[in-house]
Amino acid sequence: MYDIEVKDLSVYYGSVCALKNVNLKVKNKEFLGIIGPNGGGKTTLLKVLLGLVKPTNGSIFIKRDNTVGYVPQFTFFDRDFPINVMDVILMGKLPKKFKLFHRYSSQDKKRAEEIMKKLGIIEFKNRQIGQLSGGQLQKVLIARALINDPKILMLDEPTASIDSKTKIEIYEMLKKLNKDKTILIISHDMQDIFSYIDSVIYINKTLQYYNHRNNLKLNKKVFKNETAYTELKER
Ligand SMILES: Nc1ncnc2c1ncn2[C@@H]1O[C@H](COP(=O)(O)OP(=O)(O)OP(=O)(O)O)[C@@H](O)[C@H]1O
Repeated sequence: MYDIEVKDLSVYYGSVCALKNVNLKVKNKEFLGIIGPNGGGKTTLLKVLLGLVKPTNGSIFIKRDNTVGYVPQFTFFDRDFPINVMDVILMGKLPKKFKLFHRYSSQDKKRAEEIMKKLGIIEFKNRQIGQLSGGQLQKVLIARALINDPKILMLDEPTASIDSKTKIEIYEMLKKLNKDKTILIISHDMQDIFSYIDSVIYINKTLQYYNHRNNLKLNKKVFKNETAYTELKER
């Protein structure tokens, strides 16, 4: 049974084609790496799955009752915003219909604290987000995505501009979460992430490659002239 099924998906932003005829099935508890060149349509794919971008053609299916957590690229996150770690995490609990002065329940706060402990960021609970390192902020954004205990977790380059030790910490953490969650991760760090993922797709408008990581060598033709293949074949 698949958690996600994408059928003949195309997305155009006006005349710009971001995705063309993409077909993809993601199994329950699969850890899927998404790679491809800049502008290849990776973020667009996640945004379509999240319902943030409307497909021009095709359809998507997400298994009923499968809640989704999303960790955006943190370059889109305003670090100067005067808000502390606890409040950023609790934002994941905001109701869909925004209400001013929403009050979080003590249960929500307890859950936020549990996640902070699990991710090793409890000591930053009251710190303003602008005073965190890149890796710490990334963990906070992951905690925010986890507060609703989603069955599917989607992350957009969670380890961009993070040192290699913290990267490994984040991948180890995701691997643990993968025991009961399906994970889709966009990454340019194939070298680091390779031992954690189950499968990989390569997107450059069309889905050019999809395979289990152990079968990469069987499909090298797909990567002709692509730098990603050079990275992958060295595994
Ligand atoms: N809101 C938008 N309006 C117009 N064009 C867009 C919009 N969002 C994305 N695009 C275009 O769609 C294409 C795919 O963009 P997308 O962000 O999905 O790529 P990506 O693979 O995630 O890139 P990167 O690795 O650089 O983050 C690009 O050509 C981009 O310029």
